[in-house]
Amino acid sequence: MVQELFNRTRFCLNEHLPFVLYRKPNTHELIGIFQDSDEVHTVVDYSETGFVFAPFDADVDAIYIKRDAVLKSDFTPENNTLKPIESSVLLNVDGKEGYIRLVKKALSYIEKGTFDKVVLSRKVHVELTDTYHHIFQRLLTTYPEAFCYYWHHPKIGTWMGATPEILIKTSGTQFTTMSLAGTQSIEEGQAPSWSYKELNEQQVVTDYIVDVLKENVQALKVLERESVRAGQLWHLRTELTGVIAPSKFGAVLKALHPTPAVCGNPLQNAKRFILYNESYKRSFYTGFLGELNLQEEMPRNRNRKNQENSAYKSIRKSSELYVNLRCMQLVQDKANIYVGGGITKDSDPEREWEETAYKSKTMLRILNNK
Ligand SMILES: C=C(O[C@@H]1C=C(C(=O)O)C=C[C@H]1O)C(=O)O
Repeated sequence: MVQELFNRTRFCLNEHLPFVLYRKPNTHELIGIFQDSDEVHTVVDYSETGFVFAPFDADVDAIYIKRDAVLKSDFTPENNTLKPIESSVLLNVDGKEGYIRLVKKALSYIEKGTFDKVVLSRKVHVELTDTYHHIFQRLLTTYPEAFCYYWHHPKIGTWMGATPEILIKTSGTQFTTMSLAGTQSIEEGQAPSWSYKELNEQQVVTDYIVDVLKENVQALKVLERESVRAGQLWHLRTELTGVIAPSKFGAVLKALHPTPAVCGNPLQNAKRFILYNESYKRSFYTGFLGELNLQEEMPRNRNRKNQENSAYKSIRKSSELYVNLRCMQLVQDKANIYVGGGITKDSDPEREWEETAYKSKTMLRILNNK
């Protein structure tokens, strides 16, 4: 069955048709969505149904792939051991000077008071030595706890990623979102120890989310902050739950994207700095992606015996959207890996560079296997 999914994607690549393959965190089901034409469908108001792919810049259209055909298959990860990455590859010094200069410039803006946090990023270029299918299979096997995807649109491009960050997950009006920030490399057997810089940086994101959601949600709950693993990294995470006010889903999404986790604070000043000073377009990196407005069948009354009878069932909409992190854009036999991190007044440029190097490992590990 998995083979059927992969064969279909090969067919789509040959025939220039859009598709996406994905697997949700901690599940064993690979899902494929296939569109019958190469049309580019743009999102108007987030009432659309399909697999959405939205860029970082919210002023640029988000697109979605229509669910003309949906195939599902069990996917059981094989045991695979990846070769360790040589540090010369990891800390590939290309671009180091430019990134450090950029961090220093951001620090001078923080000092002037333009913003107190900005998330900066860079691209790592890699020559591919393997097929897209093998790379994606390794991605699925290596990151069972991530949302893993392989997305293609003949008129837009090809992307792959293994993201740890939920933008929003809804079932009917119930929703969950998260504030994820702060990064440390995992030392096996050791708990992370967070500095003031990291705790504060993540708190800024949580406070921001609470503030922007208040108008459009009810019963907002902020859960306990925790340390979570994402590949070989630790992050700080706070989950938030609540109920979306009637017909406010689009407004909630607009409020959540982008958050200071991937842009900065205050948002507009940070965004302006990013757009003018990063030397390339982020395109879909730090945008979001996932299932938009799928229909879920719910039993209307759990005490009713005759659950088969459709009179006792109701239809609910559900969405599951992720922030596009730990991802790469594939262009023929090359990959552009995108990595970034939050800069605040306590940032040390050299350590910020190292943080992006650690983040690049998530994709480099699965590319560097020959
Ligand atoms: C920007 C990225 O990650 C974001 C920034 C983080 C940080 O600054 O510590 C941590 C998780 C993400 O919210 C990335 O992975 O490229």
